Amino acid sequence: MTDRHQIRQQIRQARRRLTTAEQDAAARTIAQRVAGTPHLASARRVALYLANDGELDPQPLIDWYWSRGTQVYLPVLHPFSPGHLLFLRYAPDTALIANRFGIPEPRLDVRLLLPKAELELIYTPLVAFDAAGNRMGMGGGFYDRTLSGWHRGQGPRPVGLAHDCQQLAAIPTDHWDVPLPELLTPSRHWRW
Ligand SMILES: Nc1nc2c(c(=O)[nH]1)N(C=O)[C@@H](CNc1ccc(C(=O)N[C@@H](CCC(=O)O)C(=O)O)cc1)CN2
Ligand SMILES: Nc1ncnc2c1ncn2[C@@H]1O[C@H](COP(=O)(O)OP(=O)(O)OP(=O)(O)O)[C@@H](O)[C@H]1O
Repeated sequence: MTDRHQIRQQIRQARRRLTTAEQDAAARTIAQRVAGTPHLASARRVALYLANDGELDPQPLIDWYWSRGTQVYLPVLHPFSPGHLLFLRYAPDTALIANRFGIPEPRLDVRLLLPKAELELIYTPLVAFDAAGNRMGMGGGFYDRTLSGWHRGQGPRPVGLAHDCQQLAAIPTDHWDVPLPELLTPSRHWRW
């Protein structure tokens, strides 16, 4: 077993153990934190995700963005480019279908597709993070590929969302890993 595999299993289990009340409180706290952070609150087009496997639930944040007219997008697995994501518009009436991981996503419709360069922020799910901004995901490399150009000015800035229990002392990194410039947990706003 690799380090990464063990870390993923351990942290995924820790976040699945959070109670519904803890999850709800965390989700509401994050929405309030974004609302009080001007550069996050003012974004016009943002990508979020639908919570899976104990992830911090962005739904209250999505509702808040909707309420102020911000355009919200969700990741959709690319139908023929393995490991890549597309971003589709998400509105309260958007039809969702489960992808091959069982995560709901908008049904593919080119009219709802936004080139990622037109997003201002990508809120990224993650499994684990450390105090240097290193991020470990579910292992598909989807967000690493999506974010590979952002620090060269190509593409939107990522903002990690996580529970405090997902922090590790140090995450083993590879050359393709994209460190986060910013991450929100219920107790802290990290900026690197
Ligand atoms: N909520 C959410 N949506 C997301 C992601 C995410 O991390 N969270 N992704 C971020 O990349 C993409 C999906 N990536 C995923 C990668 C692996 C698994 C997963 O469950 N892997 C299983 C093995 C599954 C299998 O191969 O059948 C596992 O690790 O147990 C799930 C999602 C796009 N959407
Ligand atoms: N920019 C990239 N270009 C090509 N392959 C990549 C890129 N980024 C990651 N990969 C590949 O994706 C695989 C998974 O990477 P990794 O385990 O770091 O994913 P992750 O960060 O956990 O997942 P995710 O980014 O989806 O949350 C690796 O085998 C790696 O080779």
